[in-house]
Amino acid sequence: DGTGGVGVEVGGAADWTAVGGGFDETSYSRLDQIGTGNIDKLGLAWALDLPGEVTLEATPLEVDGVIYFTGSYAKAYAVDATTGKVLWTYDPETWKHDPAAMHFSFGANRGMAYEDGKVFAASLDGRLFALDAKTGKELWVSESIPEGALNISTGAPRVMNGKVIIGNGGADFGARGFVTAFDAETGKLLWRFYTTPGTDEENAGKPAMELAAKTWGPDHLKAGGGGGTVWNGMTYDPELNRIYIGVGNAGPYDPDIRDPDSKGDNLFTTSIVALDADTGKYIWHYQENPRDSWDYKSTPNIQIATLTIDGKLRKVLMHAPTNGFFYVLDRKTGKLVNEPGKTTLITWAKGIDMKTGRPIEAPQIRYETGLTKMWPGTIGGHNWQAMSYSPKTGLVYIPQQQIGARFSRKGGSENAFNVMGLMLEPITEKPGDGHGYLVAWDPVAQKEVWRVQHKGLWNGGTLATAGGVVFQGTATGYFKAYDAKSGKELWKFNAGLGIIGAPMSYSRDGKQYVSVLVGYGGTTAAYGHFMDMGYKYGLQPRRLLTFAIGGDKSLPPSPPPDFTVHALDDPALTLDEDDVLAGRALSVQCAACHGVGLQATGTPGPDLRESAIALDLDSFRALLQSGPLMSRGMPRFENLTEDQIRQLHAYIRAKAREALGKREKDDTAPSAKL
Ligand SMILES: O=C(O)c1cc(C(=O)O)c2c(n1)C(=O)C(=O)c1cc(C(=O)O)[nH]c1-2
Repeated sequence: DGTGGVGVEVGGAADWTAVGGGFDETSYSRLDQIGTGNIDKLGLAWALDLPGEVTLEATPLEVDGVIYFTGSYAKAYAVDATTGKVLWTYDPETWKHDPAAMHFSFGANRGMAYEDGKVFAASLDGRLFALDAKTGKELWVSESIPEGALNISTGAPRVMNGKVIIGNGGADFGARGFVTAFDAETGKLLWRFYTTPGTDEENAGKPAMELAAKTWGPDHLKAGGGGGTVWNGMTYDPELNRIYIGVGNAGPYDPDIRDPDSKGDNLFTTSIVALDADTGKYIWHYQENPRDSWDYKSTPNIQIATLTIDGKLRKVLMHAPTNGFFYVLDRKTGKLVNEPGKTTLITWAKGIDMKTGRPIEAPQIRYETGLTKMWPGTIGGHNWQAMSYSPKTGLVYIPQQQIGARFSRKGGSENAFNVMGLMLEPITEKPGDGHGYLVAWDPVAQKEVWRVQHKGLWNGGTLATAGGVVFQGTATGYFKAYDAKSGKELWKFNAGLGIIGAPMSYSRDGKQYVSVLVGYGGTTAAYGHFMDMGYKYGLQPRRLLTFAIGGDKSLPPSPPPDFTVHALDDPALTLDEDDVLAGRALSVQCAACHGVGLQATGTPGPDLRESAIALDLDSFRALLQSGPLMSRGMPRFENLTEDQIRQLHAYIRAKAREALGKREKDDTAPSAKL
C-alpha cells in the first residue's frame, strides 16, 4: 500500500525482513503494543555481548523468531529473538582472504538481506555470500568487485524476486561506482550498472553510458574512475519493478583534477538513478549536486511512499542527502514534486530551481579563491544513519548533524586531510555546530515540525512505530524514545556506549520487542578533536540489546567515559622534528581507526598514545611488518620503509608527549568537554 510495508513479504507486521523494515525502506513498524501510554514500562528483555566487535552499523533483521545481523567486517550472526541465544555465526575472514582490503576501512558493515530461507551479506573485499538462514551454512560466494578495482563493500545487499543487488564504496580513493545483481539461488552475475562512464569503447552502444560520457571531458579516466560509489541506499519499488540507487560523491573531489577538460555535470555522481530491476537498464536520474566538488553524496536511504500533494495521490520517493535539502521525487519520472526544503544550516546553495531541478549555488563555493567553507560539510546534514517515516504522523524522522567543512587547494591545519590533492577539514564555527539533532520533517509542507538537540555529533538511525514513538540511540550512549508528534522525550536507557546503528521492532508470541546494536564508531568517530566521547578501546562492551514492556534485566555498568589520555612517555628520548612532521603526513592512513591527530575516543582501534606496542619502536615495527593483530582488524603495512616506520613512531611519541603536557597544564573537569 506504499505506506510503510514493513515485513509484508513474510510475517506481516510481526517481522523485520530488511534493513529498512521492508522494501519501502521507511524504517517504520506497524506494531503498537509499545506506545506513548506504557513506554515507562519498557525495559531490557535480554542483552547479548559481542566481544571482538568494533563499529556496529547494521540494523538487525528478524524473521520467524530469529534475528540476523552483521557485526564489523561482515561477521554474520543468527540469534534467537526471544532469548538472545546465538544460533550460529559466520566469519568471512577478510583479513585472511584479502589482507590488502583491510587498509581501506575500519570494519563498517551495514547489514544483511533475507529471502526464502537464505541470508545475504558482503565482505569488505566484495565477496557477496549467501547462507542457509537455519544453519549458517555457506550456500555460495560470488565476487562482486572485478579483479583490480579499488572498491570495497560496506553496505547491506537488497534482495527482491530472486535477485540480490550489492553496491560498494571507494570513491574517496578514486574508485568507479557500480551496482551488481546476482541470482539469489545460484550466485550467478545477472547484470551490472556503472555510475560513471568508462572508455569510449566500453560506452559504445550503452545509452546510459553515452549520456553520462557527454558530461565528462575526454581524459576523465586519468585521475581514477570518477567516484559515484553506491555504498548505502538502494530501494526496490515493487509497484514499478524498479531499483533506485543513491550514488556517492565524485572523486577526486576537486573537479579540476578529476575532469580538467570539461565543465560538465559528471553524471551520475551524487544522483539518484532509477534502474529496471530485471535488467539493470537505466530509466531516469536526478542529480542532487551537478559537478560535485565537496564530497556530497546521495547515499542516505531512499524511502518510497504515496503522499497527497496538491490534492493528488503521488507515488514518491523521499531523500535527505548529505547536502542538507529534502527531496520528494515522482517515482515514475524522477521529477521534483515540491520545492526541496532546508533541513539544516545550508550555505552552499540558496535553493533549488523548480524549473530545471538544479541547485542555485552560492558564490565562491567552488574554491575560486583557493579556499571554500561551507555547511553542511562532508560529514553531511544526514549521512548513512537511516531516517524513518511514519504514515500515521506523516513525518520523516531524520538523524542529523551540524558541522561545516573547509576545503583548500593547499595548506590547511594539522587536522586537515589531503584527499587526492585537496585539503579537507571539518569545522565548527556557527551556532549549533558540533551537535547532532533528531529532526521531524513534513515532506508535503517541506518544513520542520520539531527538533531535538543531542549532546554528541554523530548519533544513531531512527525507528518510527505505530505506537506513536520514535526511537534513536545517541553518541553519549543512551537509547531514547520520543513522542512522534511532539518530540517530547519519553524514555531512555543507559547503554554504556555510543549507538550509531538504527533500531528495529518485531513481535513474537504476542509480544513486541525493540532491538538495537550498541557499537560506537563509523567515520566520524575519528574526529576526537570535535567530540571527545571518552570511550576507551575494548572497555565499553559492544552488544545487541532487546527491549519489551515489563523487561526487567539490567546491564552490568560499563566503565564511565574517561577523558584523560593515559599516555606513556620516555623523557630521555629526543624526537627529530623532521621525523615528527613526516610521520604526521603518514598518519592519515591511521586516522579512520585511531583518530585524526591520533585522538581516539570511540574509534575501532586503540589510542596509540596509550599503546605500549606503538610506543616501542621494535614492537611497532613488528606489528606493522608481520601483522599479528590482523584478525582483530589491524592490517599489515608491509610497504612502509624503515624510515617511514621511524617517522610514524616519532609522531606517535610526539603526540603522547603533547597529551601529557596538556594534562599537566589543563585540569578542568573532564566532563566539561562535552
Ligand atoms: O565514497 C565512498 O565510497 C564512501 C564509502 C563509505 C563507506 O563505504 O563506508 C563512506 C563514505 N564514502 C563517506 O563519505 C562517509 O561519510 C561515510 C561514513 C561511513 C561510516 O561508516 O560511518 N562510511 C562512509
